[in-house]
Formats: sequence, structure tokens, C-alpha cells
Amino acid sequence: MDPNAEEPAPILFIGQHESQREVSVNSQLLGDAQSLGYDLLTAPITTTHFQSRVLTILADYVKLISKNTLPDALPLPNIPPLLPKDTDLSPEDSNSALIAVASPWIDLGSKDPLIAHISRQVLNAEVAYAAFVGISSILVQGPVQGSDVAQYSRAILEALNLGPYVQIHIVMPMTGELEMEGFDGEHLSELARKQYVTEEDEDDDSELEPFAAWETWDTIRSFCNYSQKLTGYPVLSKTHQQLLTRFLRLRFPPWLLLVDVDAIKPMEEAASGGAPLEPTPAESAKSGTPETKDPVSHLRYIRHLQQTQPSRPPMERFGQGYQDYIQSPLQPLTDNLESITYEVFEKDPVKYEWYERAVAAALKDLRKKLGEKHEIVVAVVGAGRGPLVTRSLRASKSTGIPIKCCAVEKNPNAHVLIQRRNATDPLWNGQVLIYKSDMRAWPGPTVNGEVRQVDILVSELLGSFADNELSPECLDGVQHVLHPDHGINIPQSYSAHLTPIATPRIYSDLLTRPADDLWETPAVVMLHQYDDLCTITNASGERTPDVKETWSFHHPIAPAILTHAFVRAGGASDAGGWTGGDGKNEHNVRSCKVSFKAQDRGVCHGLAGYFETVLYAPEDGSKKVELSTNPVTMKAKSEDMISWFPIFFPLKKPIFVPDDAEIEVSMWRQTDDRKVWYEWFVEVFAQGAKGKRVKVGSSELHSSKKNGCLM
Ligand SMILES: C[S@@+](CC[C@H](N)C(=O)[O-])C[C@H]1O[C@@H](n2cnc3c(N)ncnc32)[C@H](O)[C@@H]1O
Repeated sequence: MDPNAEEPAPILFIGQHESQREVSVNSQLLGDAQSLGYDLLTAPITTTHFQSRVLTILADYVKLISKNTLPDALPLPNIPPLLPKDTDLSPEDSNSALIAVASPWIDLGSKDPLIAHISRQVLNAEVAYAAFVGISSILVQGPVQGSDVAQYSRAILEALNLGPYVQIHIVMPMTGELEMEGFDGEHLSELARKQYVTEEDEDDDSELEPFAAWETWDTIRSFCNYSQKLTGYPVLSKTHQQLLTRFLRLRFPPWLLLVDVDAIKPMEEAASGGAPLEPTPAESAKSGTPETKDPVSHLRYIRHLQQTQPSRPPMERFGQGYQDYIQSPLQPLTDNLESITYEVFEKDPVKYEWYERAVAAALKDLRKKLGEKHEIVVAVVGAGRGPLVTRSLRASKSTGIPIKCCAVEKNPNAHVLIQRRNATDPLWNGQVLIYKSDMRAWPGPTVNGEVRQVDILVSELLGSFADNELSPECLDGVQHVLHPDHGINIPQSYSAHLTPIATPRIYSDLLTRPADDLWETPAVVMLHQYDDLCTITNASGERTPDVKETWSFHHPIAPAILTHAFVRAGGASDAGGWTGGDGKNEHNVRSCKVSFKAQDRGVCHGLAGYFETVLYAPEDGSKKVELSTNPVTMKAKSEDMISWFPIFFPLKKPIFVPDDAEIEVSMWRQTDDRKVWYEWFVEVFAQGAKGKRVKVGSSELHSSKKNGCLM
């Protein structure tokens, strides 16, 4: 995971789709398409022969019931099994490169039970046959205007269960209505009987509603329980490069289908002249003119975009393969990290540099305050393999302020490495005092037979949500070694931040995992395929997520608080802790209630968490040295830092968020003196009549107590 490694072009599977393919799809045509540069080809599952048969059955039935005085007494018609003439597909090895297309003329959500019944049978017969011949990817048209989305979703759910490998892609418009193109003859929706068509359906104004298509898709996927075998297939009216770039940065980029462009002709006809590879967009546009007749101009253009994608930011390159991948947060206090884990941290191009600046600034301030005679003691607590020791020594060198440097580490294996480094690294020069100890039990450094107080205490015990790796508890425990008057902690403070998000990908991933307490455990995840539900416009007019602070910690803490905690630890004071224990860690309890304004409707699947930290604020008021993973401030504070992915607090049941709703998040950091855990609760309010605030949804109270971080 070298962040500087050269990037290969992103993978992009491009297929070709003709809604009225004139030639039948077989391995020969597929071979021709592949030699032109396509990866995939669509193939209708059934032929017009099948469509005519179905329409005849329908017409006969309608005739029959119109003559019958008791039409309800007649059973609904059945579609007989497929005949050889009904389909061109057969089992072939090459079928894995085909996408089967279900008949676009059916209306699965028709309010006319007859039409819905026929449509369902057509879809089931087609999906079952496609699965039988070994094609697992199937395109199905989304619900047509006026159709019942729940009814449609039910049909999709049934179809998904027809084969273990069936993967259905629903064709959805980005906005407005789905175009009913690409087939000869009638659409079944036009044959719905009058009594089942309401005026409302005919005047459906969904075209004016930008979120109608998303809402339909959300209903379908919720109905199908977020099945990973189901995806939406957006139909774009024009090439949209930025959208393509976003797609290409997904962990699993979607396939692209070039629809009704550059029909594939048998090879002999198409063999005329090859354009050079990778033309510019202008060349590509030119080559598509009738004079030159490039048979694959659109494909070339997309390939050109694929090859010329802008390079990804360092975090994305570093996290390649980790997008939306759920990990348990590290617990470096209870577990001992592996060398490789430290090695990954150490690749960060920003974090260590910033620590060096912070130590240098603190050294200068202390030198001013204490004078040249005072030898400044710097202790790196939780030193790992020693990068912050090196940075402290470098800060000493660059400022010309000598220091006595100590390193404290409780991981016995890392302790071996720092001892070795002390012996071999010329910068360390055998001068670093090394202690194998839990920092909370460390009495401080012994210099010339005397225990000395520490002037600067450097640590990096931060998790993705700031305090979730128990930095507050560890730093309280080692504060006794810090000089009480002028001692400096680096970091001086840190804060946790959050914002509500929609992330169906992570939600559906969690659904597939057996452990129930996954919903009660915050996860570290490089968020990728997600939407911020609440955004604000910043001073430069850009929309950014509305990320709010939940709480913060400052070090060193007031001595009176530590003394009180010490007294409570013995059980001699007060009535004990609120949530268990004697209450000795209760000063590290936090809670918040933060409110967010959603602009557009969506679904809240959980909360994205970030942190910010002030490593050091120089006393002359010059720029603070800060780190941030908060998307709103990270660019200004620590652009390109890669050490931390965000944290995600999931919701067991997603909550629908209407337009202009308010999302209120209550969160707690709890402790019982043995461990620390989080609790979170989300409520959604809509604007009711006369401006009243109406609660429209809430989560249950989630708690990570069972998987809390051990102190
Ligand atoms: C996140 S790592 C940072 C390592 C290194 N300072 C760096 O920045 O690359 C935190 C380190 O602190 C150590 N640590 C955590 N809690 C500690 C404690 N109570 N006493 C001593 N070391 C501790 C862990 O073993 C781990 O090596």
C-alpha cells in the first residue's frame, strides 16, 4: 500500500447494448464485439415470436371474458413454457460475457391483475431460462409510469429467488420517467383494462419530481431486503465525465453499457480502416462522422476517458481495495500491534511531519519560558517502533534546543525494536531512555539517579473518533509524570465529530453478516459509496457535509479532577459510578445532542464519525499545528493525511428522512471504570401543518457496551 506507487488505469467493463438488435447474439457476434474492444454484450432473452404468442394469449383471454357474464369465474391465463423459436440463447461457454435483457414490454406493477399476472410469468420464464443457460446478469426495465412499485418489487423479489447466481440490474432513469423504447409492438401497460387505470396514474407528475426515481429504487431495494444480487442501472442522457470518475473510484465500478450506438456488424463489413488508439475527445468526435465511419467511436471515447482519469488523492490510493470495507477499530491498549501495522501507519506523509513541527514549536516556547539552563525532557508515550522519537530528535536538531528524550511502550515486541533502534540509529545515538511499561504505571525517567519530571509528553493514541482508543484514560494515567506548572501535552486537545449518512452498500453488507452485535459496534471504514444527508454551503459557495462536533478532551486536565478521580477509585467517596464501578473514570464521560438539517429526502443508515486534534497551539498565537479527518477541515488542517479512515455508527433499521427534515442525534461516551463504550440514538422530525415539528422516525438505542474498549 505505497501511497506513491504508480496507478494502473482503473478497471472498466464496457458492454454494448442495442435495444432493437437486428442480428441474433451468438458466440460469433460476441467474438466480433470483443475484437472491437467491448467486454460485454447484451442479448434479449426472448424473441418477437414469444412476444406475439403472449399477446395472442392475452387477446384470446380478453375476448373470452368480454363474452362471459361471470368473468371472475374464469381462471387467469397461463403462459406455456418457452419454445425453441422463443429464444436465441443456448448454453455456451461464452455466456459469462453476456447480459441478458428481460422483455421491456411487460408491466410487472400493473394495477390490472391480468397484466401483472402475465408480466410476472414472462419475467419468471425469462429469468429462469437465462439462469439455466448460464447468464447470471439480467437487465430488467424499472416500473413504468403509473405502475404499483410494491407490486413490481414483489415480482423482482420472486425473480431473484429463481437461481442462486441471478443478479438483477434494474434500469432506472436518473430523473423523470423511464423511456419505453426498444421493442416492436405494444407495451402491456397500454393494454390495462379501463377500470384499473385511474386518472391519477395518467396525470402522474413524477417527471417534475427529481427524487421520484430514487424513491422508486429505494422502495425496490428495501422490498428486496437490500439484496446484493440487485442493483440499479442508471440511464444517462449524455456522457458525464465527472460521474464516470466517481463511478471509477468505487470499489466495484459498475459496468457501462453503450446503448444503441455503433451497431455491431459482422467482421467482414466492419473491417474498414482502424483509427489510432486513444484519440482525444475531439478526434473521437470527428472519427464518428459519417465520412470516416469509425465503427466503435463511442467505445473509443469511453476507453480514452478510462485511460486519462485524473489520479486519485493519496487517501484513495492508499485505501485502494478498502473502500466500504468494514473493520473493527484497533484496540492498541489491550492488543499488541504487529510490526506491519506500525509500518502502515509510518507511511503517512503528513502526520509525523506535523508532530515534528508541533514539538519544535513547543520546544521554542519552553526555551523562552525556562531559559537555556533547563534541560527539556521529552517523553514519547506509546512509542511503537519509534517514529515520534525520531521526529522529536529532529525537532531538537532543527531548533538547536537540546533535549533528554525517553520512549515508553507497553508492547514487548515493539520494545525490542526501539531498543535496537537506539543502538543502531545515528540520530538516536544510544541516548534515548527506553522503558517497557504501561504509561499509567511509569514513574517517570531517571536521569543521573534522579526521577525527573517530563516537560513535553508526546503521544499518538487517537482512534478514528478521537477518544475511541482510550487516549483520555491513558493520558490521565501518565499525567503524574508531567511538570505541573509548565508541562505540555502533544496533542493538547482532540474532538469527535459526526454527520448522518446514507450508505446502502455498508448496510447491505452488515445484513449478510451473522453476528447481531455488529449493529451495536462502531466500525472503521473508508467510506466511499455513501451520501451525506445534511449539507451546508461554505464561504466559497461549495456544498460540504454538515459535520458537527460531539465533544472534546483537553490535556493536561485540572489536577483537582485527577485528585477527585483518585479518591473515588478507592470507593471512599460518593455513591459510585452512574454506569458501574466506583466512578473514578466518570470525568471522561461525555454526551451530546446535535441537530442537522436534511435538504432532500433520503435514508439514514448511520453516522459517519471523524476527529480533529490540536497538536500544539504556539503561545505567540501563530498557526496551530492540527490534524483532521473531518472532510470539511481536513484540506486546511492536514491535507493528504492517510492514517485514519472514518468511523461508522450503524443503525439497525434505516430511517426514512423526508425533504427538509431535521435529524437529531443523541450520543454518549460511557464508562464503568473497566471499559469505555458508546451509545447512539437518532430521531427524525418533519415539518408538519402550521410549522409544527412532527417526529416521523427514530432508531432504537444502540450501545457498544458488549464490545467496549477495555481500560
Ligand atoms: C497508535 S500507536 C502509535 C505508535 C507510534 N507512536 C506512531 O505514531 O507510529 C499507539 C501505541 O501506543 C501503545 N500504547 C497504547 N496504550 C499504551 C499504554 N497505556 N502504555 C504504553 N503504551 C501504550 C501501543 O502499544 C502502540 O504502540
